Amino acid sequence: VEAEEAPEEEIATEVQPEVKEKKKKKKKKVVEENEEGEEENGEGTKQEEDYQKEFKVLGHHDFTEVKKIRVVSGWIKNAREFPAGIDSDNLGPLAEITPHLPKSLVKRIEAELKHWFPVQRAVIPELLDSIVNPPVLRRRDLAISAPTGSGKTLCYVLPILATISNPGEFISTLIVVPVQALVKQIINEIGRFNGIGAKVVGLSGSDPYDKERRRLINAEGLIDADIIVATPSRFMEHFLDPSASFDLSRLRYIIADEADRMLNVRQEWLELVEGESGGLGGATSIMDLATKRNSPQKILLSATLSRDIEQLEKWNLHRPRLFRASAEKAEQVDTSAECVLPSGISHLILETPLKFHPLVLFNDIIESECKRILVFTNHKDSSVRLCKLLSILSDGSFQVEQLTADLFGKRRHKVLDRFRKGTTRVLICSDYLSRGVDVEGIDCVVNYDLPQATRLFIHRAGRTARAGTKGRLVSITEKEPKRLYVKLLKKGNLWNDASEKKIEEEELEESKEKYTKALEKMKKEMEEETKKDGGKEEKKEKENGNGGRGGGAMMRGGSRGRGNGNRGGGGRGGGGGMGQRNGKRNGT
Ligand SMILES: Nc1ncnc2c1ncn2[C@@H]1O[C@H](COP(=O)(O)OP(=O)(O)OP(=O)(O)O)[C@@H](O)[C@H]1O
Repeated sequence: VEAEEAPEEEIATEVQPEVKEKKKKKKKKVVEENEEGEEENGEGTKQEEDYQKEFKVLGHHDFTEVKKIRVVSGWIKNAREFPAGIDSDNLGPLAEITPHLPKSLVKRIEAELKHWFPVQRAVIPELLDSIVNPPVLRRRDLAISAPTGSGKTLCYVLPILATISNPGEFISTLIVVPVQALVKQIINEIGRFNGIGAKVVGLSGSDPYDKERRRLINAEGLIDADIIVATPSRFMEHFLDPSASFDLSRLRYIIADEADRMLNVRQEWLELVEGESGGLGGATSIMDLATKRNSPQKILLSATLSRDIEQLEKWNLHRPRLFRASAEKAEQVDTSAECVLPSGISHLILETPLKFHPLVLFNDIIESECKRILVFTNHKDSSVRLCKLLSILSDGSFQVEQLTADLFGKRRHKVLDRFRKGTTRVLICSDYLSRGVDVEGIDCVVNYDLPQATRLFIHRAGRTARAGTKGRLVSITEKEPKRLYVKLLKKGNLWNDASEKKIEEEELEESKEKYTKALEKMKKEMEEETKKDGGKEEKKEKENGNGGRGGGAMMRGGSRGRGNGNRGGGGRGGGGGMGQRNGKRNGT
């Protein structure tokens, strides 16, 4: 689970100035390997620029300047494009597709939807066509790159359900996603349209292994599921369990939602699944293509799939077809790298001294009319402290909670459910929630810590303004990181007419006293909690009869004490929240 939920590896210092120092030392490597790292440093040295431009042609002695040519694969160049926006001009009537779907499905669709979104109008007919007119040769794999909240999930959910005529016969589909929260969400989305009683089983670790096993295996001891929705590592655990074997010989679809998030995850699961389902190995003749015609079709999706699209080769795609949302304002951008933000997002960049970030978050965002606010931080420690501080400042007038990857199993779902229902108004979270999570009514997303990668910026922002609605995005920053942030957004065509506002210390004078008191209260509460935790640990150690208990408790107390020391060391009253945040970053 850790591997699946570790932060994305991409350009970890894109907007983090304090890590820049370290990065500078590796500058040469960065310039060679990482285009965005180069951008972070502002400019490369003359020598490095020359190094990039000049090549030695075989047979020649001197370096010559050669123009770089970017070679774009045919399938990327020939992408099928559709409008990125969701507005009345590009919605499609249901009758455009429903005549090609089974009646039980049409009933549900008519009850749930009014129109088709652009990505659905482009992709669903293609998939249905390959059901109605099965190709003589093996089906093409698909890659779908469309903005967050544009309705990509239904692009595969509906065709999957359309292919299941006799539920309970065989495993028809494996859907793989990077995080637990998405497993439950996709199962719910399938449930809205599942009028045929297909059995859907989730394997994600949110329930104990045995419980998942009982759902997966029937009374005869055989794996019994039409659709499996899983995280890769949990799927592997079940797959390799010898107590019952998976028959994937009739697997129709392998879906990888948020596929670009899973490039770093070990891909053994894919090899195993393809091996078991007859989809592995390249076709070298027409005969091969004909005999492999029943191999599962792979469908990869993400809002950021078209960044580093060549990376998709790792997925072993067969004659892939790319579906891509087209941006309106893409003139200056390399179209093969372009990703599009939903047009309903209005982005405000707030610049203020670091120590006042929590106060500005409270005064300018939380005290506004926003109903459901999702706040992203980069460290679980700052999530915990910020949650406490905002709860104190709110004085019980609304609920604030925090959700990071170290909350396990059901507790995660419960926190998220309270946010969905509106019981919790402000949810502070890590990037665990930045991808794919669909919560209706989030009207404001806050980058309390700036995202560590452009890709993350896109996914975080996309938790609002979903399905053609409007939403606010607020990024809180300081002067220097802001300069870089703005530059990166403009370069990536992600500026979206953002506005900027500066808040000076004097403007916060009125609320300073309340803020200082809240910080003191938070510090006290945290110290008390530390003491309590220390006591509990010691008691537990005693109960366990652990000989080394004294040392253990000391160690733990010690490490916690260090944490508090850092917070205090952050300076003044305000050190409680922000000192640690700053200190942590500097120490990173
Ligand atoms: N045709 C439609 N009409 C109305 N609502 C729709 C339609 N299609 C999808 N939706 C809703 O839009 C929301 C966003 O859809 P979905 O979660 O599939 O987006 P996505 O493109 O997968 O986003 P992300 O990239 O963030 O995962 C969901 O609540 C979904 O139920």
